[in-house]
Amino acid sequence: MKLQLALDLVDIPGAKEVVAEVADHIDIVEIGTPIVINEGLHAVKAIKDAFPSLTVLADLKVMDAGGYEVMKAAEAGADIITVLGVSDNSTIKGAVDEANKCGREVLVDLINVKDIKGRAAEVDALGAHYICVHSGYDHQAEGKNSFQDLKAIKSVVKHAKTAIAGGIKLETLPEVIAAQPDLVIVGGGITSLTDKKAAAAEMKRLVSQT
Ligand SMILES: O=C(CO)[C@H](O)[C@H](O)COP(=O)(O)O
Repeated sequence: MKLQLALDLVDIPGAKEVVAEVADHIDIVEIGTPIVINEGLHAVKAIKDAFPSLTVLADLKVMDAGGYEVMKAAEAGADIITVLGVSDNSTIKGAVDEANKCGREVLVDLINVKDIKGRAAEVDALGAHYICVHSGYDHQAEGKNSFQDLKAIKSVVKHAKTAIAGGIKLETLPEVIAAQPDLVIVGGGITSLTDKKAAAAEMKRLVSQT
């Protein structure tokens, strides 16, 4: 099981500072949607250049033109690119095909998908490398999480790696780990703390036990 740090709401210098602090304790660093909106794909390049040994995920939440968007993110140095599960199948297929062509991976984010199980099975058949259940900030504000959704997709996904994101904290991590995703994505559960390094180290210790 791997740990991904989601960097949201920071600029490039802020992102570098946080990654430098926790780099030894994470497997993947996510350039979150807000940074990409603020800084563009330069943020992906800046982090990949500064931390070449880390896997970099660009959280573009692609909704159309999957092949083209994946190509541009890959050129900037992204190893994994996110595409929305609510997209058309042709968008997901285009993204997966382009990723396979250039040795990258696609994470399909099931945020706001209603039929989680059915769509996870379809996306799996389309060749997604990761399938992620995700309670976004707006759902978190309503007290929702994706723990049950993770169990649901685990029962149908046969090929892709599974992932979970949305409001995961050290206190809720054991419940997440019990459902055995391949990837746990944590943003505020690390970045909002004063001692980010200690939080990341403890989370990495827990996810590495499985
Ligand atoms: O993609 C995102 C929001 O759309 C976040 O990166 C993801 O939810 C992880 O952050 P947090 O742990 O703070 O919820």
